[in-house]
Amino acid sequence: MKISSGKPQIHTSALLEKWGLVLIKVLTIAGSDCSGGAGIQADIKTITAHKMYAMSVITALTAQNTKGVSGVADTAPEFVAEQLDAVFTDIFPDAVKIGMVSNPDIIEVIAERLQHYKARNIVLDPVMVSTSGSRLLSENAIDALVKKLFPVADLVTPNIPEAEGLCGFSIRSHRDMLLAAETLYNRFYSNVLIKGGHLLFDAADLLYENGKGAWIPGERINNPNTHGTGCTLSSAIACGLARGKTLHESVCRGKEYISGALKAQLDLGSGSGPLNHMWNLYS
Ligand SMILES: Nc1ncnc2c1ncn2[C@@H]1O[C@H](COP(=O)(O)OP(=O)(O)O)[C@@H](O)[C@H]1O
Ligand SMILES: Cc1ncc(COP(=O)(O)O)c(N)n1
Repeated sequence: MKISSGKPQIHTSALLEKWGLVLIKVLTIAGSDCSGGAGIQADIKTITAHKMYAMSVITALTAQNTKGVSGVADTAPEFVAEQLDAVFTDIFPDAVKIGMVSNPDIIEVIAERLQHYKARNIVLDPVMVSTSGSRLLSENAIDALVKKLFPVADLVTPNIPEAEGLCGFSIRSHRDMLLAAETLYNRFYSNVLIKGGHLLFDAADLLYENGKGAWIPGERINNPNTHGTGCTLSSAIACGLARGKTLHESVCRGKEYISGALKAQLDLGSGSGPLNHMWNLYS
């Protein structure tokens, strides 16, 4: 019997195709949520549910659950760079999602390394404060975030409080959302998706791309468990871009994914619980 050397060759593209898998690789750069609802864990679940290969660069460890964040330990910026080097020099991602980035030094390293490797299809979720009210981005990092990371991103996805902080005015209506999107687009030259989850009426989001707004409609789903919605949506959009879809189509598909995960009603923990990523596992 001939014994082959080197890597086994059974995982051919034909076999992967038979399993419904195509080798699309998506990287998430974010913080870890030990309770599995947000951050890296939500991203990996989302990417896996899209039948893609997930990789992660961890910017911070958080001790948190559905009730709140009790601790944050930032990764050393040099170690963030080392993780990025390990990923990009071996398995080049088709898209990158950026979430919690903690501080200006980590931001600097991420921006520099992504430009160095000419990373493509970058979705930036400018995570500032958790749903439970804890700061996940230091106050002095906002300047670095807009100066260093906005320019490398293909899409920035602020929620209402984040958009209010970045624009300097409050957002209470669809008209305000449009004004905020225009302001951010004109100020930072970035495509933006303003997420409507924090408003009280429907849950429509607004995509402002290349100077034009498009509403992504969404009914409000009666589910108090919204821990990790922003992380999940930005990862799902990155998956669409990785597949070669347009930004608009990727956002629409991302919205479908998040709506499905909210509608599937998982009820874990005693606070704002995680989403149900298993809703489309067998589709
Ligand atoms: N109750 C809800 N019903 C339907 N969609 C929601 C609901 N809450 C949030 N979403 C959607 O989840 C996505 C994330 O939005 P949001 O919760 O505002 O972000 P973040 O997690 O960053 O605060 C958006 O598409 C938003 O419209
Ligand atoms: C590590 C990490 N990243 C992001 C969020 C924001 O998610 P949410 O707004 O649902 O609290 C979080 N809580 N933890």
